[in-house]
Amino acid sequence: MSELIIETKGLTKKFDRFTAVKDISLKVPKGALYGFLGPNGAGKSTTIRMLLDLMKPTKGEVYLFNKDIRNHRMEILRKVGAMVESPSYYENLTAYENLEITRKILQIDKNEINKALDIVNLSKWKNKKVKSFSLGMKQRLGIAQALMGNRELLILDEPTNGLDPAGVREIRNLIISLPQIMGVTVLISSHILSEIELMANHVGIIQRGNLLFQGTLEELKAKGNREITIKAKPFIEAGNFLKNKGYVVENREGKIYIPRGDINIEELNKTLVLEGYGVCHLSESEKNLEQIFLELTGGVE
Ligand SMILES: Nc1ncnc2c1ncn2[C@@H]1O[C@H](COP(=O)(O)OP(=O)(O)OP(=O)(O)O)[C@@H](O)[C@H]1O
Repeated sequence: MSELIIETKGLTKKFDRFTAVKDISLKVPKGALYGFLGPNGAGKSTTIRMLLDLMKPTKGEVYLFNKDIRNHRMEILRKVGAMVESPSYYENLTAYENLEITRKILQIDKNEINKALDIVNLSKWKNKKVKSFSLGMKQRLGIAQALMGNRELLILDEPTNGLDPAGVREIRNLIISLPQIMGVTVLISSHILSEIELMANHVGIIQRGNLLFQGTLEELKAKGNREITIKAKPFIEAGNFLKNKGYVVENREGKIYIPRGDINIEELNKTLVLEGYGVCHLSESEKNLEQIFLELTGGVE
């Protein structure tokens, strides 16, 4: 396996009796664009806070760059840029001036400001006051701020929250470009499946504090193995008949579903027809990502 930039072991956070994050073992490989996906309240922000040492775990360990954050806090966090919640700015200062403050805190070279503004496509507006910026521009400025100082890992908590579709697309394209142009590893959280699908190459799905899936986007999609869909009359009897013949049958919404496996479809059709069932539809289909997600999470609360 390739080098892991983020690794947690049994990460757990309890708030009194309520467990917000349960025994999570994240694995984020170097260079990945890791989508941390889960509905509101699933535990994403709590996990991210623990990754950044903003919150102490109740149990478990956080390793960034193969080092335990408890023992190497400063050394690690110097390499991590983060945007957690909407960033706040000095609205009466320009974009450049806001980043100048960050630069002074980080004690880094002046040219880092223009470099970051360039990456997020804000150079043209660098001398405009932030109060005139759209929410999307502010988010981009937040990403510029997070990038300053040659970061190797970027953690972005719901960076597209509240943006209009054009803003979402801008931020998405920007984030997709980051591993390529800067060589950073990116962890981005979202509650929107389609967004993660369009951006990420690795996915972790969290619900009620449990990590339900972790792997590449391809591995997640492979869970949607092909199945055979049949509409036959009478529906219930046809399903039972196939079950008795040894097929694995699932009846949903008036249709019979059978895992594709290596079933001979012609044979299956003949079996039904010869028994007198009216087959009005028979097809092969693949579950889409939304169906896989809903199956994994059992439907979002
Ligand atoms: N400081 C806290 N004290 C008590 N409960 C908390 C605290 N912080 C978070 N929680 C609870 O932990 C659960 C997970 O919250 P968290 O903010 O991590 O979820 P999330 O996946 O980031 O969702 P969202 O996108 O809505 O922020 C929620 O039920 C939340 O109410």
